[in-house]
Amino acid sequence: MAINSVKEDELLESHSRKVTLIRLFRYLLAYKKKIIFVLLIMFCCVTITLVNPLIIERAIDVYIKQKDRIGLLRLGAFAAGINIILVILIKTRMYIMAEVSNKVLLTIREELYTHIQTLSFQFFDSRPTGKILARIIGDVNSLKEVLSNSVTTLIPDFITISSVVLIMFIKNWRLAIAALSSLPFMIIGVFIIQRKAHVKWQIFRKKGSNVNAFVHEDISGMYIIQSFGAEEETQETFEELLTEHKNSFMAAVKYADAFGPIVDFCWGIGTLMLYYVGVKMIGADKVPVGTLIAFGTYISMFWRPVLNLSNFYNQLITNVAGAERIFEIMDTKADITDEKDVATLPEIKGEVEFQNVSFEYDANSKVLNDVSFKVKPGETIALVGPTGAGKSTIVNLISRFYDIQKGRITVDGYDVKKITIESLRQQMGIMTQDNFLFSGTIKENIKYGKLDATDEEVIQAAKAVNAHEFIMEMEKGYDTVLKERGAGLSVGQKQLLAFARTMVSNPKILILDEATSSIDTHTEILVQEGIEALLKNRTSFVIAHRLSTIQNADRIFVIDDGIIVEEGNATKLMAKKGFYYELYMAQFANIV
Ligand SMILES: Nc1ncnc2c1ncn2[C@@H]1O[C@H](COP(=O)(O)OP(=O)(O)OP(=O)(O)O)[C@@H](O)[C@H]1O
Repeated sequence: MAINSVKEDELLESHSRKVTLIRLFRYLLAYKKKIIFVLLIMFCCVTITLVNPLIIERAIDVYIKQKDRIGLLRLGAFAAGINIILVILIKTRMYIMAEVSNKVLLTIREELYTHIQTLSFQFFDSRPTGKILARIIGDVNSLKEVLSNSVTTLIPDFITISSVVLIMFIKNWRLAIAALSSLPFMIIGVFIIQRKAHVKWQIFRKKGSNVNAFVHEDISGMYIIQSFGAEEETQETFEELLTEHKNSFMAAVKYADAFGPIVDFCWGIGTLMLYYVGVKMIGADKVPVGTLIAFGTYISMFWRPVLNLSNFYNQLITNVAGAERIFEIMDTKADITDEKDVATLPEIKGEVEFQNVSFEYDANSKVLNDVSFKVKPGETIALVGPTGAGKSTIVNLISRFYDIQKGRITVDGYDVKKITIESLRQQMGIMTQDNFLFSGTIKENIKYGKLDATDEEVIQAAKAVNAHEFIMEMEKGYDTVLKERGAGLSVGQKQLLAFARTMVSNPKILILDEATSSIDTHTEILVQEGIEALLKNRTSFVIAHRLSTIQNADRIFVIDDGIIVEEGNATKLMAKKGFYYELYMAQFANIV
């Protein structure tokens, strides 16, 4: 399922359409009472519609024939009355079904969202965010009509069709056969088309997903696009994807549009046959004019629901592809989950141990190879090494964002696989280079580290990491509303806020991927002091880029190609004149 490009179509396992539909319609069971009520309404509607032709027949063959004006007026009043009721019933039905289908969509969306939150990094590594959004929003929306029409079209139209056929055969079986003679052609036509259409709609959804992913990536990376003047290239890619999307739609709709004409054609042939046989039989087999006219109405009453059903079927084929995509995510197993009956990690001191840990993201490409180390509570470890060496991988494993293939990782002696993920991560503070800030106030963003933190705790945390000063300079202080991702704040300010957020959570183990971006000297000093405050009194792993952090660390792990090649404090490693020395000379010698 690795689909890491916006242009690449997602791979979908083929599912049984029947299973997908049953699963989808099962959501309606939660609204049984409302649906039964709607079906009762539909039953009344069908009855009224079926009675209408009988009224016409009676009007012509009895009242008009006998010139009974009063009788005709009474019949007219009765017809008007039941048809007003029909309108009211239809409105009520539409309202209830809109409510039910929207509630089902809400449930599906909630389930999908909750499930996505449980999925591991591996899932998010494998697909662009835009494609996930396309499923939560677009694909779920596409089910609305299907859900609603399944109740309002499927069942009532079947009832109408069966009743009409029954009435027609009771009234005159020869006329009935004539009227329905074109039905087999329609069944064959629809069967052939639907097979092709389904595949085309699947492709259409995938192409839509590509457009969505591209737009999402494009907008997120607008800064880079504009700074490299790459607008034209991205515009071209966008147009390319749009064209593919449009073409896939045209290919699908070509089949879908054939449904209507096939039904219309068969309807026409049926009507022709009815009147041909009917007119031939008038006189010979004594078919009254009223009956023939009533049959004319019945034939529309037969073919209209058939048209509705074929439209619904078309809609089903169009949108079942959306349902397949939703269920595929729901069926993706959360691979990093709590094992059965695991314990809650008690309050820890912060000892971390790796015992012969080997790890690979993808089969056969080992990233960590037999790594072992033990870190005492309160120690600060700086991880250094060339790019791609495995530094981030080591820290991601401590928080159990991935599971290792070999060895054991323990925290205070507890195997991280044998404790709940929540109790482990609650005692850890993780700060990546992307100091992600949410839209909301500064206070809310800091409280994200500890949801029940008091205002006093928030201020204390901000003060400890040097963030208080710049926050107070802002117009509304801690109540200043931040834009999405903290737009409007400087890089250094974002870092300080992220520090405050971690500080307030007071983790026993801190993981810090130090940012490399250059900031002005004043902020740099604030940030350095902030880091020092953060590191105090907790076990810390820092993917270190600042010389000061490296030199102040209790120990430095030099990582290369998935193994710890050197370990010790800065003085010891410099004296050793090995890997660290080389790295230091290459990176920092000209700074000091
Ligand atoms: N999600 C992933 N899926 C597959 N391979 C990955 C993934 N993340 C990292 N890798 C690979 O694992 C290796 C180690 O990556 P890692 O990010 O741990 O290195 P690093 O030392 O932190 O590098 P840097 O200093 O550049 O951040 C690299 O070869 C990288 O390509």
